[in-house]
Amino acid sequence: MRVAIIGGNRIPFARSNGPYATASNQDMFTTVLDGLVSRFGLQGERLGEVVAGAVLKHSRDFNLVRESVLGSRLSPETPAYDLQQACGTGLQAIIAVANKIALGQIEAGIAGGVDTTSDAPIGVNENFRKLLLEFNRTRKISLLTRLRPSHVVPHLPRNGEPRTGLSMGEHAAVTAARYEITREDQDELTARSHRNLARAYDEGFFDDLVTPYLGLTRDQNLRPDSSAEKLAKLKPVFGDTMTAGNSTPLSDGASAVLLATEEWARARKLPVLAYLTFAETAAVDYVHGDEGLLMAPVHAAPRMLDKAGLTLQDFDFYEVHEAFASQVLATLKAWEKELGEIDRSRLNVNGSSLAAGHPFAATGARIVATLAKLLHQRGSGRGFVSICAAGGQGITAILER
Ligand SMILES: CC(=O)CC(=O)SCCNC(=O)CCNC(=O)[C@H](O)C(C)(C)COP(=O)(O)OP(=O)(O)OC[C@H]1O[C@@H](n2cnc3c(N)ncnc32)[C@H](O)[C@@H]1OP(=O)(O)O
Repeated sequence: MRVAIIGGNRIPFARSNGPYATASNQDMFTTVLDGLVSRFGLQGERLGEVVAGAVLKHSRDFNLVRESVLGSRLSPETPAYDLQQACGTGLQAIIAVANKIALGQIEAGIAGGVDTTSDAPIGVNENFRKLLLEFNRTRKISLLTRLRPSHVVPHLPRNGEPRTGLSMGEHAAVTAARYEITREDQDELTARSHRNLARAYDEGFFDDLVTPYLGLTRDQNLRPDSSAEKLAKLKPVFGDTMTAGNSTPLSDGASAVLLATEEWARARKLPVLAYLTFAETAAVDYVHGDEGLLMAPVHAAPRMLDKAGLTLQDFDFYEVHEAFASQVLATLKAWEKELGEIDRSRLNVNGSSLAAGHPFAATGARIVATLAKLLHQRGSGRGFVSICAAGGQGITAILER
């Protein structure tokens, strides 16, 4: 069964502690689900499944996606589950729904992701938590005498790798140095991302992909005037070359795509933008080896291309998630060494995460919806997707039209 991408919907991405500071993951994901309901006439529709996730999640949100479905205008009989693979979450959710469609297990489903760095879960201090659990078990009032001032120190989520203690940015800086990625190239890639995203908004490309939310109509991080010269003035924050400009900002947002069989789409007179045809996930041993944390797409791509019988040059569009400009450039360098040069003018033609922002789990559906629409506009062709993820993981996929 071919897996058709019918369309996508997202809210503009906001910077951390900006206009979405008081919105929860559930608020935002319910909003994008209802956006799809409005756009594709899904009021009361029982879909086969909704799969999505969030990287940062409160413990009360154990069933975040199902709760979002219950809050939406989809049929309450639509099953849903949470899935999480760091920044690969959105794309992995799309693959999960696509696989069920391909196997004939469901006819249609929604996949996506949501994240808020503003409304991040803050855990209680570990010793305090253990004390509370012991109290819960034993009900001994005397345990309260063990309370210490240090117990009020909260446990904050950290944008870092537990096995190395390094942040994503620090890891990317090691890779940037190893691959000799220059500051100029990073700033040029970043400026291009802002230019492309601004042009796409001006041309109305996102009119049916982005629903205004809480006062935002465009991604808040977007700076059309963000030239390479201006970016060159920023001071490094990770290593010698990575700045707040050529790194993604901490962000809030949500996105989702509707996938279905062609028959399901035809019966409802819905368009098919493109088809999801191949996907591959890889992981690198960044703990013991010297491969960079965010370099797993270097392995996923050749494996996927082998299975598809394609070369890296056989694509009209390349959508490579821009966690950091340096990571995109290092990945391209590694691919091009093994798989040959690509036409870089086909890369992220309508901007990517450096300009749009990167609410971790929401990036996958933003990319897939953008690429599917690009292929639809072109009328034919093939698109390549690559997303790096924390934990040394990476996911690639192919969309065709
Ligand atoms: C998680 C996975 O699984 C895989 C992945 O994707 S890894 C990627 C995960 N993402 C991250 O790690 C996010 C990393 N980013 C950060 O931690 C933070 O955004 C950061 C440390 C890089 C910067 O934080 P910050 O200091 O608060 O940035 P911010 O105050 O916005 O910007 C600093 C300055 O740069 C300027 N600036 C930022 N972007 C700019 C741009 N595009 N053009 C011009 N100037 C810019 C700002 O105006 C600001 O200037 P002033 O100091 O004069 O006000």
